[in-house]
Amino acid sequence: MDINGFGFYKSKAISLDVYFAVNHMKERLLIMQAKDVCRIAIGGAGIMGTSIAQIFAKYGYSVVLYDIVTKSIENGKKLIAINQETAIAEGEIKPEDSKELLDRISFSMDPKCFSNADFVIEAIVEDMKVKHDFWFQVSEIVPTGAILTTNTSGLSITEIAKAVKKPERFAGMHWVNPPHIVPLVEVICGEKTDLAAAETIAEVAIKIGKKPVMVKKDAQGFILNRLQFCILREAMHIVESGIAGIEDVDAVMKYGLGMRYACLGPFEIADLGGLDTFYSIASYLFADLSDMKEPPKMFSDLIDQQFYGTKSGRGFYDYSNGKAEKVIEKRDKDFIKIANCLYKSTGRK
Ligand SMILES: NC(=O)c1ccc[n+]([C@@H]2O[C@H](COP(=O)([O-])OP(=O)(O)OC[C@H]3O[C@@H](n4cnc5c(N)ncnc54)[C@H](O)[C@@H]3O)[C@@H](O)[C@H]2O)c1
Repeated sequence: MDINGFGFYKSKAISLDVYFAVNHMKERLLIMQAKDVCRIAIGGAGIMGTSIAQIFAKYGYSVVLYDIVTKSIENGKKLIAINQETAIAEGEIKPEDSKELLDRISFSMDPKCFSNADFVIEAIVEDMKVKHDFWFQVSEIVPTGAILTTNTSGLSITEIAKAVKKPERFAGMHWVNPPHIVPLVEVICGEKTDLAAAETIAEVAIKIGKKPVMVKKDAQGFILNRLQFCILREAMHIVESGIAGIEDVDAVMKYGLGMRYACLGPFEIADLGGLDTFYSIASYLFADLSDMKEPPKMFSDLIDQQFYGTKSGRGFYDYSNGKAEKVIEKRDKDFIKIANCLYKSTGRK
């Protein structure tokens, strides 16, 4: 075992009283530390992969984006160009720095691009079989101590890890769309994840200006998607029950709850609102809320017609004829304003 290797934990000096500990370490995989992470390899040049690539490149990391579909690589380049134009227009980055950022990102369709990666992020389709095939191949190619992460939205980390060689270096690293702007990253350990790997992931996230949270249990959906899908389920229930239309539901989130949630969590909001009042409301309202176990018809109808949202030109709303690009641009501009206002200028924790 090469304990002097680049980026690995250094072995402790051997003495009799640490004999067993050292022996144990010989068995233990040496896991890369955050300070030694330089080369990032991302699987999947889609919505998330391209955005994650930009935040790493912004902080000086070299990034390779790997995909198996030529069109995805072309679309990925287009998405990055849109994001960078917006960032320049908003004064977030100087044109010359944006150019340098772009120079740090390369694209590849050759899995060998993972062979010198320090840190891998898998952001391919949300399908266990596809993820297993990916990890089976890639975890054989990467250097032994590399950190391996999946951006799954909520599949079991332990289950994905079954295809990973040396799963102690593998964990969930769940980003929020668009990752180059939104600060949260959830770090999720699977049953076999070494805590040292989770710590490296959290430290790397901090180094690129993110706010990592540790998810204590590998529960489906982690924290963010359990909350998000609770809201989406109720939003669709409200529309299907005729209580309100989709524009009004979106308006309630944007102009009411969304503004609160940019500053406060649900527990903080309840404390500020008064727990006696919130308890009374919970007592009559919980029973009336949706507890449906399957995606509702209004959702499956869209899927049947291959209406997947901005990426296909139609979702709950219409995004044809260049509307998708405008929506993405507006979202990025709005998010940059919020991020600057709440996190950058005030240094808010
Ligand atoms: N979109 C979101 O809001 C969001 C947020 C958080 C997490 N995620 C998760 O991130 C992952 C990616 O989501 P996305 O929205 O970027 O999807 P996407 O459809 O935009 O991109 C997926 C990309 O993966 C590529 N791909 C498929 N199989 C591959 C393989 N074997 N090797 C390499 N590339 C492959 C596809 O060609 C495509 O470019 C999913 O697990 C998703 O659940 C998505």
